[in-house]
Amino acid sequence: MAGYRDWISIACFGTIFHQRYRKHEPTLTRFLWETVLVCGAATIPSMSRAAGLTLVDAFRTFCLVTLGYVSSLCISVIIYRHSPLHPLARFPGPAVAISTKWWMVHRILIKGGRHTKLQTLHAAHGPWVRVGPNELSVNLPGAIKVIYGQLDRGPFYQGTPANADTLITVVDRKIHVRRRQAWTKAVTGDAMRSFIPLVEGRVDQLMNIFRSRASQNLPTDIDHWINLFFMDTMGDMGFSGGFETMVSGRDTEDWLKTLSAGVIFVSCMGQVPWLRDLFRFLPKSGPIQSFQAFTQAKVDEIQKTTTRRKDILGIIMNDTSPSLTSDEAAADASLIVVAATDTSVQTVITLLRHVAVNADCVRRLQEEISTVVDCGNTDVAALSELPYLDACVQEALRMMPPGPFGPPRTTGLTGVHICGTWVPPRTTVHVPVYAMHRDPAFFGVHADKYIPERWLEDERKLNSELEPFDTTAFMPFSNGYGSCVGKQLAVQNIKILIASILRSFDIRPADGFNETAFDASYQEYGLWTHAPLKLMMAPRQKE
Ligand code: HEM
Repeated sequence: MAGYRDWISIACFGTIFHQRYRKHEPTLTRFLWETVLVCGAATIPSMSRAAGLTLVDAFRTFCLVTLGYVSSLCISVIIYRHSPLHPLARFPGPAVAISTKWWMVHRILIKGGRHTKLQTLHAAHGPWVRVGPNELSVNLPGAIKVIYGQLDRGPFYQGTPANADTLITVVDRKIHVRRRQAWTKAVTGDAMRSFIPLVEGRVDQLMNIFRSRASQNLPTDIDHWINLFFMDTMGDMGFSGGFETMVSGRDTEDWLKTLSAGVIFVSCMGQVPWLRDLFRFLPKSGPIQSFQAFTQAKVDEIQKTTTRRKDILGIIMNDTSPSLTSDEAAADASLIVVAATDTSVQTVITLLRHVAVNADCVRRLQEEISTVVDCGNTDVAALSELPYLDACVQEALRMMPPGPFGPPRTTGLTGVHICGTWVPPRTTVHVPVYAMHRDPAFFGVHADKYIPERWLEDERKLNSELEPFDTTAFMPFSNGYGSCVGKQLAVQNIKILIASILRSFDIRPADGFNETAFDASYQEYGLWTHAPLKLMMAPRQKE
């Protein structure tokens, strides 16, 4: 067994290696190798002093030494993180968050309440909160331009154990620019307009399903059907078809569930990206494999065809220069579904949840929408200009931003001044989107209430309680070079869908709906989960 001198040297090793790792963070594999070597070497002296040691004794000693080494390393790390020597020492934050990134993982995975926790922390400590050993949450609208305009993506984006980067995880800014150009062409302008008939076709299909539920006087499970609707619609836009979940009435392959689980996994892994190597080699679940096979088949299909495909994947693959590798194209194919589906679903659910409980709001929307319908056809260009509909969508995005946790950026090797505060190098910074959207300092005393009128200048002026109204504090689509490239497409799809629902139905919550309980059911895992929303939908006389 190791004597006290051995333990002291082991503790010293832990402290010395901490100083080394501070400067040169190792990969997981390298850390494990170095630990085995250090602890193996530290075991030898105590072994050599004891006669007649068995292999089991030697192994036990090695394990004890390793435990001592790792413990001393961790203690040294934690003491340093709390010491005045740490560059972020002057920023307040919860002690556990300052000690370890596992606080954030715990908040996401176990508690699901990261959004409200950040809100409480900012209310208690002000705009700057230390939410990780090297991480700051900055609740200042003035910080958005610097953080999202100047800084590179943080280590979070390296946590995804994938074969290739998607547009959303590329860290190199030059590569990002060239890949984003093709994406922009694929989801805006002419491409976006060409998708309108596809969305309208899927909307008709959904309205028929809703009519059939309504004729049986049954509540409609809105979450379920809106999820399937967006899955099928993105399949059409993304890959010229691929999903028919509305026909079968369910997500037959469990892809939606799997992709949601994937987002939760990535949200957690992004907090501890050094673990990535460990997960890369783990066997993948059936739905992940079948989804990967699907995206790969779509990539192969496009590679083989000689005509230029006009769907999102086709444009991305044909217009990115130099060409994407097969793995990159397959990764972007997944992104089409991941980025567009749940975000749009959540916006529609938030809007319907709030509008359905307010008959005046339903009526006002119906009246406004009727002005752009001619002989049963909706003028989509005119629809996108409707002020009240737009206000309802913006307010839904403010209340429940589908990406409630601001994308993390890094101050890199230089550090940066943000709103007059010096933020040292290698610090991760983000803006707490949910907390900022709900902050009375930016959206008035009723920041927690769904009030579309706040977006209409004339009506806002009549009600002083709707001031302040600071749109610079509104960032549901993020900001800067990595902001949502599909923003316009998303809003177009959402408006077409909402207009069709309200043209066709009067809506109200199903019996037993409890607004407070529903709102309290929201949990944040990088995306939202919540209790199901069920609506009674009565067909309108004049559609
Ligand atoms: C209401 C719906 C949507 C919301 C709220 C939303 C929100 C966001 C946010 C916050 C980001 C930044 C994420 C980050 O930096 O980590 C983002 C990026 C992105 N979104 Fe969306 N999104 C929506 C719909 C869509 C749609 C319909 C598409 C189109 C397929 C799309 C495609 C993308 C892509 C490709 C990126 C990466 C952009 C880049 O890295 O340059 N999104 N989105």
